[in-house]
Amino acid sequence: MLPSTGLIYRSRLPSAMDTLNAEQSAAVTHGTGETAADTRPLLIIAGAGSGKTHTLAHRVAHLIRHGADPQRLLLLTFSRRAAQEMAQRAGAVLQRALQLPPTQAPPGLPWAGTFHAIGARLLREYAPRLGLEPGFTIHDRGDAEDLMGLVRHETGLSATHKRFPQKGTCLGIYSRVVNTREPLAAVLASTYPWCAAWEAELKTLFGAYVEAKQAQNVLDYDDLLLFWAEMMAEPALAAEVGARFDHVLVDEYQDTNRLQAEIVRAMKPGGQGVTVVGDDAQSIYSFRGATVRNILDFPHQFSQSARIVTLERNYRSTQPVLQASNAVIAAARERHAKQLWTDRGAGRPVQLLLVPDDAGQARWIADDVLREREAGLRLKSQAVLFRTSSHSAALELELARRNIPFVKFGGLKFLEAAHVKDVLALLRFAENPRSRMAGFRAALLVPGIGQASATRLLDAMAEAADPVAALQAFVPPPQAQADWAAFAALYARLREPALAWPADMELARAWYQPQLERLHDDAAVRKLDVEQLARLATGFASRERFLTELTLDPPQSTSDESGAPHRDEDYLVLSTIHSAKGQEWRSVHVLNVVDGCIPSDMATGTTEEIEEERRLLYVAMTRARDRLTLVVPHRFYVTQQSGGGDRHMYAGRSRFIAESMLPHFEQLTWPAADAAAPLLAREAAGPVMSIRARARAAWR
Ligand SMILES: Nc1ncnc2c1ncn2[C@@H]1O[C@H](COP(=O)(O)OP(=O)(O)OP(=O)(O)O)[C@@H](O)[C@H]1O
Repeated sequence: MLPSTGLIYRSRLPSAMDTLNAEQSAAVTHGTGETAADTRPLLIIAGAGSGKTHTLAHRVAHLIRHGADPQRLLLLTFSRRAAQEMAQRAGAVLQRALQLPPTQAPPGLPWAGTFHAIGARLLREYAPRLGLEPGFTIHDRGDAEDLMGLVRHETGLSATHKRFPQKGTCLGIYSRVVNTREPLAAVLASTYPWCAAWEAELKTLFGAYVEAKQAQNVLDYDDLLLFWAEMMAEPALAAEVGARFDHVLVDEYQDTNRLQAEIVRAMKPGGQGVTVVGDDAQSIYSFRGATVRNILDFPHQFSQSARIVTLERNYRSTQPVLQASNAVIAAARERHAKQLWTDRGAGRPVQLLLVPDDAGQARWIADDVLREREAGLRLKSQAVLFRTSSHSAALELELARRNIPFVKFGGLKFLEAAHVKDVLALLRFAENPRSRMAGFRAALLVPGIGQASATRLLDAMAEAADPVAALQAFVPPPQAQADWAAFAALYARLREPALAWPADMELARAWYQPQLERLHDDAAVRKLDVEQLARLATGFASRERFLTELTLDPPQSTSDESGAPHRDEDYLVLSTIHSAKGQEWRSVHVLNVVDGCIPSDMATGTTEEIEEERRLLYVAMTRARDRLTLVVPHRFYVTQQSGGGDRHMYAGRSRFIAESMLPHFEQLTWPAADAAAPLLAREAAGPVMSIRARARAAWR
């Protein structure tokens, strides 16, 4: 509370709130002032571009202005970036409302973060009461998969004569069971029917996986939610944690899963102080166990029914963009009723562009992007969105060829690069000597230490009461002696309590550099990544925070052949639709709006999957402010089709753009119909012969 400024606030109130429309204002002020007696939980159904972020930021600021203590305000977001943005926007509103001088920072939001990050924090704090060791490290998906692979091997399942599911599939099943709270058999039946015969073995595997995690004092992503939910199932602890927060606000509620909903309910069973914001029409994460039911069922999940405020006025898009998007989502099966409207002007029609193939698609987009730039639209205000990271390959080549700088979001595996994993493993091993995965990886980096020696080391450490002493006492093979001594010395330094972060990173880097040169021909390029990691490190207060935050919310973007653009340079944005969530651009192109890409041919099994793909297209379309083009290549190239290898596919316009919706689009063909006709006609006739079949037949 900021008591001395109450009067100023009241006089400033109109200008702080006058950017809100009536519904936004109702949501922002719910439970305060005239509605102070209304203790119902609040559900804000916010259509695309209707000011969800705007409203939530104002609500946070408003609550603080009305006496809420920022320390007692829990704000759960989908990504760390979203948490930072929310804190910054709420801060800006407060700054205005309180007329703070620019030099005086508004109060921060110490409890803003993702469910996973907040879970990790609470679990560390409550660890002693939960029978957990507070020094746990967190496995990212890659580590978790590796550990699952190891356990799969140790339990003898990799040697079964019929092919047992791969480690990635096993982890997927495990994760789904945890996040959806469904029994294994149900998950197998609904989502992994081809693995159903392995139910008993999978149970054994998952039991062993859980034991391995516990022995190593590591938690995976799912544990962060699971343990938090388990903690909240203990009424005394739930009451205690719930009482720490006067307000619990959840953003992007449509993409939460059962566990997350359970956590919120357990903290605030009466619903008082709970605000959730979301749009069922934008729910796109069911493959990670999210369930749109959370938002559909929210009104009746607390001891008092929720107040629902619906935001239907879209501030983002022009009339044609909104009409086309509305038409696409109107065909969805189940949703909270709302009809978005905008009073933004008529604007340019939405284009539905037919091109011969993905090379043509890339050429057209590159031309168009440059045309728009000539007309004054910066590259940064333009985005190209796609269903799957690999869909942008042809476009990336074309952009690089023409020297058009771009940044790609959503396809990056920065943390999965071997050299980045090496450095992180070293730091993780220093943080948690029980982490077998990290230890194994780190030990193998020492020249002369192979699998057998590494196993011997890790076994000795696992059995010892003091694993650090066991490492120092380890006798390496003779050829590794000198290098091992250097490694053991490094390890001892990394464990020194007085070492001040990020000195650890510098020590690790200095030791790793010669290993990098020894292990990789392209060490010079990889070194840049390690430097990038070191730069990132400086932004964190401690090694533990760095490892936790980086694991929970890895960096999302990369740039490709065109060279890394500097922050102040202009660049085109390429993004998967999933990573485009919550963002907006003046001009948006959506690639491959064809059946097989969207809906993806990997997701056409069930009605739910198809519905989610429809929402994905809707999310993509509603990112556009002024201009939207959906590109339909008649033929496109696909990579790594299971069993089929790389090949060309012929496809039709996505089923989500039904005949009846065509009046909402301007249909174009490129190259102009005359030029394209011979090509299209040739292709429409299909292949005359199959070269591949002939090649196979030659060996029969
Ligand atoms: N009351 C308002 N007056 C003027 N502009 C507004 C208002 N509310 C929101 N906007 C603007 O509308 C745009 C969309 O807002 P915001 O990003 O908060 O929407 P959103 O609901 O989070 O969108 P989505 O769910 O589609 O990602 C932004 O440019 C924002 O500044």
